[in-house]
Amino acid sequence: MGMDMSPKQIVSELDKYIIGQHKAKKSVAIALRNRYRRMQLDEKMRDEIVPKNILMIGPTGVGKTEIARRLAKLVGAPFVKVEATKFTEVGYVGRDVESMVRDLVEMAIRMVKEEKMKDVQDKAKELANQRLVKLIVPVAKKKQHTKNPFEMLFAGQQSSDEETDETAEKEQEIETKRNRIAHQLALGELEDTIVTIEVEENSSSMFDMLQGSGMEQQMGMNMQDAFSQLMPKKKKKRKLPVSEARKVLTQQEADKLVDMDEVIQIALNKVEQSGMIFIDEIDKVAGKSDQQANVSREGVQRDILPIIEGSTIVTKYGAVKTDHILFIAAGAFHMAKPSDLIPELQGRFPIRVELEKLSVDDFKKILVEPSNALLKQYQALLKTEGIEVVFTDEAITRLAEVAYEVNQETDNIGARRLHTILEKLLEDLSYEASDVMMPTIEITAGYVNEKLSSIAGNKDLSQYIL
Ligand SMILES: Nc1ncnc2c1ncn2[C@@H]1O[C@H](COP(=O)(O)OP(=O)(O)OP(=O)(O)O)[C@@H](O)[C@H]1O
Repeated sequence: MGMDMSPKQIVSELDKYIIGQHKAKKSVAIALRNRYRRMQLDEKMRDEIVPKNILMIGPTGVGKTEIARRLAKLVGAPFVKVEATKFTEVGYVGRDVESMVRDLVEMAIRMVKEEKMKDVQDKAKELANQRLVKLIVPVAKKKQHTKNPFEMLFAGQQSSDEETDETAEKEQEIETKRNRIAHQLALGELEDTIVTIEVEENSSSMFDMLQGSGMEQQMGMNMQDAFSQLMPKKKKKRKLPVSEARKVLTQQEADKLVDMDEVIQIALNKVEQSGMIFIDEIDKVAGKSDQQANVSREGVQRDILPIIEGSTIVTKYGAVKTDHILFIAAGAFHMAKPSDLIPELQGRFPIRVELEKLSVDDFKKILVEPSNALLKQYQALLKTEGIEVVFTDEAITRLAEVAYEVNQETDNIGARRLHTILEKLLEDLSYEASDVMMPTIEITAGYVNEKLSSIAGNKDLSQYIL
């Protein structure tokens, strides 16, 4: 799995998670393949080729984000989602659109670091175990016997020899103890032994207070980082059982083993070569600039444009060129049309795909087919209580129908409706699950009707509950 997947392979991978929307899947697969093709070219040619960005048009909750996110995951590309409307908000001084690139860098660093941490996991665990041994059998405190020059003069050869013998003996003793403990640790015999370790405390409460006050954006920087640099990390002693302490120590050791400079270099490169930014609600910043509000919307488009055209963004980790980041913009375009976007922006999104509205049949499939299908999730959750939940085919049809109807009658929130409906359907069961003695529970169409029909049939009610 990786960047070298063929478009067909990509589509078939996406099929595992997303129902229908074949055209959209195909477009993103081609866009991705083109980036791979571009990477095979020599540098001169490579820089000539402008990546084509995608505009996804379709109502809410039909899989736009999901397709993009899955695609990124499939090839291990860093991915972030932003709402274009966020940049029109009051208080968003200076409309810091560049923050989307900085967020992408943060995301990439987290990804690469996680990978590297995994690589050093075995080594880190070994070191953690060594530290545990030392915590359980500490070195006996030596009498602080520092010799002053006088003592040095008068101290006989013999006594000093004795001293060495004595410490050597002690050392030997400790060594033996430690070997025994190491052995026991390896056998898992000391998991409940309590040890005291030092952990770093996050001093972020102050930061939390300031966040959201708008100050962050105004200062155009990441306050959390600024703070953590200003304030020394507090160290705190904690008593933990070996099983827990090992996790903390392994993490600490892994942290030390990972070369952050290398991580940053790889991450920056990943962002430039394979980063993806999903800009949602792009239609909400489209519109002709004949009204006051539209001025700021067009402003946002103008702010975003250079990033999409390719510019260099300064981040605290270094400069990032955005030329080859893949942008996927999305919107319902109920009111505005893509042609209401400023022409320069339209030109940067030449690939247009429409996503289809989801039918009752799609809903049925979404409930059961994807690898992480909703019904599978609920079944797995209730299984932890020892309950096997079975949905009859009619029940699934009924669920899909109810979701569809409620979408028609109230807001159409697409497949998200399935989440709210299922939650309501299984509310009582979830509540009682831990006390229920039945090993198998069958959810029938009748059960669905009983739990949902009265609500679904009542528009006022369903607006609030479903
Ligand atoms: N075609 C689909 N197949 C499987 N699941 C879907 C599909 N469409 C939507 N979903 C599920 O519905 C939820 C919302 O979908 P998604 O986030 O992709 O919406 P969206 O189209 O991007 O809408 P918005 O622009 O409002 O975010 C997700 O949990 C997703 O898994």
